[in-house]
This record gives sequence, structure tokens and C-alpha cells, in this order.
Amino acid sequence: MRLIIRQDYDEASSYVAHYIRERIIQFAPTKNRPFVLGLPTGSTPIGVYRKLIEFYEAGKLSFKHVVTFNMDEYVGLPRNHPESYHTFMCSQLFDHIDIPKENVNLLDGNATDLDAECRRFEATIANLGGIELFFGGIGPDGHIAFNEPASSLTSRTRVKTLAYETIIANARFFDGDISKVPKLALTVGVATVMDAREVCILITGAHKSVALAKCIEEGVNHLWTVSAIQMHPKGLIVCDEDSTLELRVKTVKYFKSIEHVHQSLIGKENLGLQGEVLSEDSKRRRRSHISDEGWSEGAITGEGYIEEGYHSSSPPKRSRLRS
Ligand SMILES: N[C@@H]1[C@@H](O)[C@H](O)[C@@H](COP(=O)(O)O)O[C@@H]1O
Repeated sequence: MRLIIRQDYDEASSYVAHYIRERIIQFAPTKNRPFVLGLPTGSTPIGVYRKLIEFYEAGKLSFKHVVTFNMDEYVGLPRNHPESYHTFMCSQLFDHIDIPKENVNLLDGNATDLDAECRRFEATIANLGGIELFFGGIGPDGHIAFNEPASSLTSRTRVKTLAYETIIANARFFDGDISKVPKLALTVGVATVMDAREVCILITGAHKSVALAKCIEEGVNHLWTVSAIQMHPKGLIVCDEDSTLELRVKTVKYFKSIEHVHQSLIGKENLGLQGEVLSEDSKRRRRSHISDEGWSEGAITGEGYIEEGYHSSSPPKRSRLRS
């Protein structure tokens, strides 16, 4: 798993928006081979959506061949209610980009058969060959989508009763009135998110620092459902400085040092270890390694070696460098 730490909310959001843009462009989607993107709601992704709209307006990104799946939706809230996730997604993103309406998938919280609606959603994802990149946020209790504490880590899309903490947290969107917050939601499961080929979670603010620490420094735990990302082969968490408050200094330094090496390799991506110009094939293999989970198995930089995240001047015992 990679942890990218940025100074504040804006910088972290910008990082994620660039990441999504890059992935879509690299994928080169077409009508028959669309890029399938999972998306969250909440206040956290707003900065990312703003940036994606900017890319679209500047002609730097098109969503014509992007298919989206949203993580969750309240049960029983009219589709056009100002706080429905449907309304949120249209006003924050879909109304401002060139995504075809038929490419947008949101759970219907007013379906007469909610279980059938959840099965339909999973089947639609499967028919498209799965989700390429799932972008998500978390609640302060470490829940992902509406997978509240103690949700099964193998869960799929289903109806969920909201935790009292989540109802309180979301009351801010309902005039601060807990009684107005729906108590049920449809949500993708933890496994639905983890099945995506890449998962990118944005975590910002001091109020999420305990959840971030549980997710990074402790084991996979159903009480902090986002911690399932530890089992993902391509998991990325992007956070701001405030959210790192509960992390150990060593943990923060470790991930920052990995990123430092990563950056220096990207900057030197045309050169081999001895300064030789790399073949296209080597560059491609190196790029795929660079975009991988990290460098903890011992990677080499121009400045020296890094083993398990710490700089050293002697070579690692087991180098996994591929170019
Ligand atoms: N179901 C959503 C989650 O998907 C979201 O991650 C969370 C955090 O919201 P915010 O980004 O506003 O903190 O809110 C809700 O619970």
C-alpha cells in the first residue's frame, strides 16, 4: 500500500484528481472498452470533483468513455431530494462534464425490491469486467461507503442500517436534525470496493486521524472497514498533514521517504542505473513498477539505496529492480 501525504486538503485533492486523470488517459478508453470508475460522495471528494471539472473545461480530460458506479445511496430519500447522493453527484460532477447519462450508475434507494437492486448493481459491474479504479472516502469511524464497523470484509452490495455515529455525522446535511437523516442505505460492500483493480482513498482532517492510524498501523479489522485496503495489491491512500496526527513519526517518515525515492526515479525514468539510456521496453517495465505499491523490497535511486523505506549507502541484499 502507498501513503501519499500532502500539506492540506487542496493539495491532497489535486493529487487524487491528477491521479484519476492520468489513469483514464493511460487506459485510452473507447466506447467498447470504457474506463470503469467507482466514486464516493461526502464533503471530502468535492475538491477532486472541482479539479476534474477544470480538466474537462480545459480540454485536458474527457469522460465520454468513462462509466461510473457510485458507492452508496440513502434508502427512501426522493431521487431529487437536495441531499440524495444522486442530486449530489449531478450538481458536484456529472452536470459539468461530458459523461453520457447512460454511463452513470447510481443505486436506486427507492427501488421496490432493494435486494434485487443491489444484485442488479453488482451484475452491471461484473458485465463491464469490473471496476478499474475505485476512488473513495471514509467516515471518522473508518467506514468505507456505508460499510459500518463490523461489516463483513467480504460483503457485497446490500442494504445497511446506518450506525448512530454516521447518522450524527451526516445530520449536518439535514439541518443538523438527526430525525431527518435516513436510517437505511444501499451500499457497495467492502469486497465490491476491494475487487477493483486499484483503490484510492482520500482522507483529510484531524477528525479522521484515528481512523487513518488504525488503517495504516494496525491489522485488518472489521471495526475499521477501510483497513481491508491492506490486502489490496494496488491500494493508495492520499491524506493531508492534519489526518496524520495519530500516526507515529516513524510511519510518516517511512512513507515520505518512499515517495521521495519514487519521485526521484520518475525524474530519471529515461536512465538506467549506470546512466545508460533505457530501451522503450525497459522504460515500460520500470513505469509499471513505479506505479506499483511501493519500494519496500529494496529499490535503487541515483543517490543510494533504500531498503524497507530507509535510505542507506550500501546495496540491499535482495534487489527486485527490474530494469
Ligand atoms: N457514505 C458516505 C461515505 O461514502 C463517505 O466517505 C463519508 C464521509 O463523508 P465526508 O467526506 O463528508 O467526511 O460519508 C458517508 O458516510
